[in-house]
Amino acid sequence: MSLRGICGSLFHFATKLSAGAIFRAAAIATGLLVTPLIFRKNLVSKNGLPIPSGPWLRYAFLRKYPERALHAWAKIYGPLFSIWMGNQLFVVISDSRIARDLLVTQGAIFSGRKKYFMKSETILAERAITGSTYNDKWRQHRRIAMQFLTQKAVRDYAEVLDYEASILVRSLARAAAQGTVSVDPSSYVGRYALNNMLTISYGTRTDSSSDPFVNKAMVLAMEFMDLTGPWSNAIDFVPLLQWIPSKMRTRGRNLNKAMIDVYGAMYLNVKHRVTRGDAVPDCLVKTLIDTAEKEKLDWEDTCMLAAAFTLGGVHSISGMIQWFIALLPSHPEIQARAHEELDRVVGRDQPPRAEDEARLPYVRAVIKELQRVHPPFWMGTPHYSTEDYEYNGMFIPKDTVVILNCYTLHHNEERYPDSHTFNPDRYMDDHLSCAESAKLGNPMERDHWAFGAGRRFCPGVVMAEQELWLAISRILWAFTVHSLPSEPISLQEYEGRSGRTPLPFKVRFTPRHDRVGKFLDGVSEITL
Ligand code: HEM
Repeated sequence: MSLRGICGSLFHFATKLSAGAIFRAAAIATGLLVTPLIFRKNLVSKNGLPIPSGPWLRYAFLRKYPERALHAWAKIYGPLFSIWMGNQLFVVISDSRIARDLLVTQGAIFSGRKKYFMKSETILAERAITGSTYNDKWRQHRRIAMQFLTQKAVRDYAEVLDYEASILVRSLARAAAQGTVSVDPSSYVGRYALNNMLTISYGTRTDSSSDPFVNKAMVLAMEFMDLTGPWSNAIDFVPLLQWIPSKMRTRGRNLNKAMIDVYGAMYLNVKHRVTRGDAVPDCLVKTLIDTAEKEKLDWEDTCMLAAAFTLGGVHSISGMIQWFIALLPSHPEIQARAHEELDRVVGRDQPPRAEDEARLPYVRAVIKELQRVHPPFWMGTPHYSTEDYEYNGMFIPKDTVVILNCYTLHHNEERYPDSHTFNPDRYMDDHLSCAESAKLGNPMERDHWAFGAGRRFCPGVVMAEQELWLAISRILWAFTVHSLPSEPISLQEYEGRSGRTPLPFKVRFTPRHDRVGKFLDGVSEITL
């Protein structure tokens, strides 16, 4: 029968039906069309195994503080559950043994990254290491970057890191004017983290917290953290929205352009200095200039690879130091114990240095507890499965986003008794670095999961630990930190969707002794 004939018959049939029957038919048709958009789909493997259970509804995004929803769901559906976000299946890991079994042991299957519309496709153009899928480009870029992040490389940068930590303490001391002025520490710790990354990436630094570049870089980093949460954007999970002009899409495109403009200009500036014959310190960009042709890196590759450390290592480090400062006023007993240890072990004439770490177990323990209670990422960076996999009677299909639920992992009462209390004592006998701890065979003995797991484990971990050590031990050596009675500091609320920083706050930094001033008098800003 022709199409015209079929339509004619349907019309004839419809005219014979009552209005009620037409309404019922329309309701059933709408239901059939809409149900798959609203309710979860239960997939099964070829062996008949179901996907992990989870909430019945599909979501387009999760509300603010999504870790709270994940924690509640983990209690209902267990340590491996699933959620549908639009047309994307997520599997959430809330148990350390499962994290090891899937992300580490089965790393060949669970080390991909989803091509998120906002983060990977629009902003990072599938680059900057973190935005690459598990492929040869990712291997190549990670290999090039690792030259600057190994234990030896970090040792080679020891003087730079030490210097920037002194500058951080100096700028906080100046702003605080002997504890008489209250200070918002964000721009100072932001510059500390930024200068470290600028030095290893571009061989340069900013010489003042009011340098407009500090603000520009922090704004770019914050915008990145705000647009790239694992489930903050409906546009990532509803493909139709990706074709419609929207504020979100424009923000993503603008950020990509701003990053290429800012980091591309810095790349070209280094290239210009090298060509002119200036003495440019060894840095990632210098290596890229030498090897771009041999490694067949295109313009976007070089810009994004050069920006990878600034993207990964500024907001995270600066956020964690801000959390540290924010919690000090409400933990005077921790300040007092750390001060006692520092006075006893390193004394007051000189601040603690990198090599003093092993002799200061309490300060080390404070930092590990900080990483457990206030990591910048409650959900790490999502992994992605590249093959079907069956695990403990459950099916994890290819192309599933896999989330490491650090909030629940870090509040496991069996591993961390009284887990909601900030208690450095739980790490007093932990003598391993975070990088060493991540290699432990028994995942229940691991310190925490703040740096991720498996083949995507944070490549900047050694650098990060060194930066945190120098900044935090030196702030403790130099100051007692108080809050203002009229401005309580929240340790629960935060800004950012993928990387968390505390809400803006102010504290008073009071120098602990007169040697602080004496030491800082010997530290001066240098311009590279
Ligand atoms: C406190 C500081 C930091 C924390 C908590 C942190 C945490 C993380 C986490 C959770 C991941 C994802 C791991 C995974 O997928 O399993 C990651 C990836 C990454 N981090 Fe860090 N990070 C920090 C500092 C740094 C620094 C200083 C750098 C650079 C020098 C850096 C560079 C990177 C890069 C390039 C990736 C992407 C790795 C990949 O996809 O293969 N991070 N980081």
